[in-house]
Amino acid sequence: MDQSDSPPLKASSMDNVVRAMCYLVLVQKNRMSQNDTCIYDGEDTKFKIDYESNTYNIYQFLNNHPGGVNYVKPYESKDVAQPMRRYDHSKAAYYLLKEYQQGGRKKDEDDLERLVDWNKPMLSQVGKLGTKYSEWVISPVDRRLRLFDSDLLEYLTITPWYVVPMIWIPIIIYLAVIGTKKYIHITKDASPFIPVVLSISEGIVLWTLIEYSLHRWVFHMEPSGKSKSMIYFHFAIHGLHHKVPFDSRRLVFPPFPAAIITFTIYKLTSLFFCDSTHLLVIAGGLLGKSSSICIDNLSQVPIIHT
Ligand code: HEM
Repeated sequence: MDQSDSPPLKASSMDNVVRAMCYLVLVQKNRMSQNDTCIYDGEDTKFKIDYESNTYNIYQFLNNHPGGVNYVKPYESKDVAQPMRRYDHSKAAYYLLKEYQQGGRKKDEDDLERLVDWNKPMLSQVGKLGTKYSEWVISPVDRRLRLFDSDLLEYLTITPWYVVPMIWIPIIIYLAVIGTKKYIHITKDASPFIPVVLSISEGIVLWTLIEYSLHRWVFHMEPSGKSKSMIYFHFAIHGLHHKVPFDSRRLVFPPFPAAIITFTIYKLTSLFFCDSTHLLVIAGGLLGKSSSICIDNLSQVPIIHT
């Protein structure tokens, strides 16, 4: 049988988790690799495709397509069942497709969105998903997410990426200056340039390891569904990125919880680093974190929204 005629491959649940994890990375990678000619610039706000005798308007998704807009462009007004199968799209991709169904998403039995009310704040609802949470959270939708009922709390969780350098760069400079003075004061070193640079680099390496560990063991854990607090925690710190990957207001960690994490790391690392270099290591860690966020966002191309 021709590969293109074969039914969608059934991935194991582990496959789906791994693919969902790669999803955000693919979206970023695709945006970074696109050049101007790749951007969908159709004047119409419709880009219709067919899939299994239903019609979908995927206009608002085109420039977010993790494979790049050029793969999808030739299929305007055509059936995409075969090309989607050919590229072995995940369960998440087919789930996302439902978002764009003409006449609105079908609330059938398989639709996990019927378990929550998108007109209400989401954080208070995720706990009740129980064992369904893990599947729901890696099934993406193309919507804006409201977390809290309170406008103030909601406002505090919305973070455009440029807030990160605005807040953290002055703090990094302050820590680097104070840290250098402290280093000179303690060591009486008259030429501190190399030790200062090495300590800041140490901080960058340390942050890379912490970030990897957080993603590997905390952000991508699978809550069993038995503990509501674990579900709330997972959704608030990372799950929401998988649920609403295109909500650009929620791609970076808000400064307030980031400050709490930074303070905890500061206290913990004070046990391992000597007094003379500790502040410089922290400055390096914050530099690593802030620059990775800025590089990620500055290298994105504009996204067309309807
Ligand atoms: C119309 C024909 C399409 C073609 C030829 C196509 C092609 C591709 C390719 C080549 C990739 C892999 C990107 C990589 O590994 O870097 C990809 C990924 C992806 N595509 Fe498509 N695509 C099509 C339509 C769609 C549609 C309609 C949707 C959903 C609305 C979709 C959602 C995704 C998603 C979510 C991924 C990430 C990987 C995954 O979860 O499967 N694609 N696509």
